[in-house]
Amino acid sequence: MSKFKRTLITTALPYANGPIHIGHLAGVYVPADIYARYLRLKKEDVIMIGGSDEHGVPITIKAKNEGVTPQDIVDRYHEIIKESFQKLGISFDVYSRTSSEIHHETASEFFRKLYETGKLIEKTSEQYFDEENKQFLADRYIIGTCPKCGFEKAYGDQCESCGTSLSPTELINPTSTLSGNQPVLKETKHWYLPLDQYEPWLREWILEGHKEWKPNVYGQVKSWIDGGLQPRAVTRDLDWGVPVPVEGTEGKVLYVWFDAPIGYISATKELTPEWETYWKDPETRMLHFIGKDNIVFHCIIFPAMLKAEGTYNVPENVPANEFLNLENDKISTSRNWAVWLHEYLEEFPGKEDVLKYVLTANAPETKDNDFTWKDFQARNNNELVAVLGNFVNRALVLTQKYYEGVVPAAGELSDFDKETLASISTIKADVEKSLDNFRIREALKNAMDLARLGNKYLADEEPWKVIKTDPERVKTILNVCLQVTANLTICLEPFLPFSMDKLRGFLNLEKMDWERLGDAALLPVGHKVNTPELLFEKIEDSVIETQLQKLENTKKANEMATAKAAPAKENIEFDDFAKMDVRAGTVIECEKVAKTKKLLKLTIDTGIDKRTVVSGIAEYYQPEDLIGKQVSILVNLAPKSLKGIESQGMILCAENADGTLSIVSPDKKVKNGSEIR
Ligand SMILES: Nc1ncnc2c1ncn2[C@@H]1O[C@H](COP(=O)(O)OP(=O)(O)OP(=O)(O)O)[C@@H](O)[C@H]1O
Ligand SMILES: [Zn+2]
Repeated sequence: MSKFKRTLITTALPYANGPIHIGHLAGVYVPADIYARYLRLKKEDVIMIGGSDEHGVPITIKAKNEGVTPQDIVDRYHEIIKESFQKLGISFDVYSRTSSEIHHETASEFFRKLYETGKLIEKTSEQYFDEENKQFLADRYIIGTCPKCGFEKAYGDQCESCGTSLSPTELINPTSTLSGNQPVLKETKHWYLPLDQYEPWLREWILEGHKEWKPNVYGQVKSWIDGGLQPRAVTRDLDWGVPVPVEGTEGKVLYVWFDAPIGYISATKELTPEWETYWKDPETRMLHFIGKDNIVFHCIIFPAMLKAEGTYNVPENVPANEFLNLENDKISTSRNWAVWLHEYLEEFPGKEDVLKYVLTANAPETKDNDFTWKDFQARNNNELVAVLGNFVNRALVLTQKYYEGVVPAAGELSDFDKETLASISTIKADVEKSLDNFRIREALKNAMDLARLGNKYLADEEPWKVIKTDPERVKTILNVCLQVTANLTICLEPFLPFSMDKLRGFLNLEKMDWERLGDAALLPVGHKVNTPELLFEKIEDSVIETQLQKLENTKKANEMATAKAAPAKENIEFDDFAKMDVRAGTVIECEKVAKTKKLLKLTIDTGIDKRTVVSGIAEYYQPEDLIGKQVSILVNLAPKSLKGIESQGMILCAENADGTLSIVSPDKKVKNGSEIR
């Protein structure tokens, strides 16, 4: 790493059509933040770049559905995203957006350079066109059957089922998502980046030159290259995006995946006048933090663009992660199957670090992984509270109790004392090795080993017992504990910045550089520490139950949204129908049937008589709300005994897909006994 003087960290630009969820965090922003904080603590020159990706078809579709402008959509989500990142403490040096002027200029200039130096191919081809909407159908404006896997709702740019990247003309049975019509083919001109020409260079640069990249990244790149690269269109017939900066191209914009990564450059420009040093000096190391679905764009397409431009660096590493799932199901913005960051921040105030901790401890680094609320609770209670919190709390409380908060002098150190203090440096080396290899999850485990070490030391030494027999020895024990505690504030700083800030407050200690980690005398004898508060709090079962219930509700809502009506039954004659005697009647009495959850006992004035009906609607109606209500009742249904009550008829209800019931009432009040047919 010594050949580099500085590091440029980019983080995938989140798409501004929804808020941030835990998948985004675990895949990209939490690991990038930890790594950036670590380098800063090492006093390295590092910047971390972020911003919202605000172009592309999903945004225009969402805007159309809501009857607002695309700008309204991106303004809304950019604010939510930016604010939630800031509250979680994701330490971007700049968080920009691709609808900004500086980005439009930068992206246009980049395209123009490729265009003017002959790096793009101009090609007229037939593309699908929606005649009703007078629009070419790029990307998500068109769906059809995937030629690779047969999934029926593949988009014009990608099949979300098998992940294959597609062009609209490859789809089988293409349909316009605007009108639902079959589109027609029409000629249009576009510019293509001839990726095939970059194949030998990509092979050499990545397959030969970067065997150290994570196996999931290397493997995906290899299979793309081995599959053969094709020229890729970098423009689209759309009106939302960066206009193509060439005369006579009205109605065309840059493809969102062409302009989005240039957003990293624009954001750097926004941050510093020295942006070119970060992008072009060979002594800068560029790292792209992304999730697995972005690998092809960051390892093949964007590097080919940078190479074509000619003056930029290409990434030194792309530590992409696999995907995080939620409670055994794929996280999805459209299905609302997610833990949303802005909601978490409101529901778990002061627990920013807990979320980061759990997402890191369980990060999908080498394979997809699952977030569960039970695991969240267990890691908080068993690790943060029981190990880290418990250790520092006992060390500080005992120091208050025995020495009024003044750091005692250590006497002669035992072998165990020396070993314990020496382990700090070993742990430091472990954390460094893991972080330097982007094994962030292992690095957190290494760092937590220091808290485990302290906890074990305290449990073995038992100063609360020794104080009765050898009070001098207790001074040494607590000095060692306090030195370990002080070292924790450095070791865990990249992972748990808010908590370490708090801990430094308890210790009355300034923030220290990474270099100091391992020093067994961070706290001088005589230094005064403060009375501690709890560093972490236990999370109760009821809190977890609430979250699980929320997900359960989402599941129900989704089932409702996707439920299809049952197919029609066989035809019947009117005479068959006429056998049913349905009347309008009014509820005059109503009560719950004792010892049942679902049953209500109703007395109904049917116009013919007053009769008793037992109905399974207790979960959906309160007895008092039904009195006086007019209902439809099947009066000639054979009586039946339910829980010892004879039910004389049936109240008609509509049943929702999720099983909830809704009473069918006459639209206007009618005379009781009126026939319903
Ligand atoms: N479940 C996940 N696990 C890990 N990384 C993810 C996950 N979902 C998204 N990411 C990553 O987060 C970054 C930003 O995501 P982006 O805004 O492109 O959303 P997306 O992939 O369309 O997700 P969604 O469809 O859930 O909104 C990308 O690098 C993406 O790979
Ligand atoms: Zn497919």
